[in-house]
Amino acid sequence: MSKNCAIILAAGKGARMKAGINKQYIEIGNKPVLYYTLKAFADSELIQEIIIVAARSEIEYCRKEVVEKYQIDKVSKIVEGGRERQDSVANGLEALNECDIVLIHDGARPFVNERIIEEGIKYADKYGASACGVKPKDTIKIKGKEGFSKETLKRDELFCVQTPQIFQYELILNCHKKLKKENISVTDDTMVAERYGYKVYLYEGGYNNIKITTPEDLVICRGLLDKLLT
Ligand SMILES: Nc1ccn([C@@H]2O[C@H](COP(=O)(O)OP(=O)(O)OP(=O)(O)O)[C@@H](O)[C@H]2O)c(=O)n1
Ligand SMILES: C[C@](O)(CO)[C@H](O)COP(=O)(O)O
Repeated sequence: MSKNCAIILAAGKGARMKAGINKQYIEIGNKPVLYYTLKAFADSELIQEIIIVAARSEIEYCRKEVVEKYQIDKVSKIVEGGRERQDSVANGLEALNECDIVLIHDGARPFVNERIIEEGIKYADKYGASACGVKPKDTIKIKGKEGFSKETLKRDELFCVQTPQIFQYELILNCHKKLKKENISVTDDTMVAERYGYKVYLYEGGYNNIKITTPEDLVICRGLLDKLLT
């Protein structure tokens, strides 16, 4: 059986959230957002180890107020994050010792579920790399600099990519090592794999698997919590 590890990213600044505290520690249903994210992976029999990536100043808080308080036993380490998301992912990957499949997930996506985890592992095992997501619900346009619509994209070819993004460990570790030597910014790990020639299999995530990014997302999450987890 393969060893599957999850890297949970929680080292961002949450600038768009404007909450005054890291959005992963905001409470929904009396527990921090990060608790729900970790619990989804900890409860999965397919996951053997979890690494959290946190801001240096929040490592102890994360350990005491989340990992120890809620006894998330599969967490082996809390490692320090980097300036950008890609730096935090690289730190998480380097902290893993033995791993076959790695699931990279935003701490700010608390409603990931077992089906998404299971399918992601299955497809990464088969194709090397996979990522979940959903079809856009809106018409997507390219907006020109002058403010007018330039082009309407074909919606049936578009996909809103979420996390987890799942990879054979050596594949994504080597890609991140190469990325470090280049001065390139990416917003997710599918871009890292694609840059070095790998295809990423895209599969169905969920509209509930939202990322808490701006204040209204928190309102949606509180509503979803009642529906999903009670
Ligand atoms: N240097 C960084 C930046 C982001 N993240 C994590 O990556 C996930 C997705 O990032 P995003 O939602 O953009 O979070 P922030 O970067 O914190 O948000 P913002 O851009 O509004 O500051 C989050 O769980 C965030 O904590 C991280 O671990 N390290
Ligand atoms: C990784 C991600 O969640 C996939 O949708 C997203 O790209 C993160 O983007 P952000 O710019 O850090 O919000």
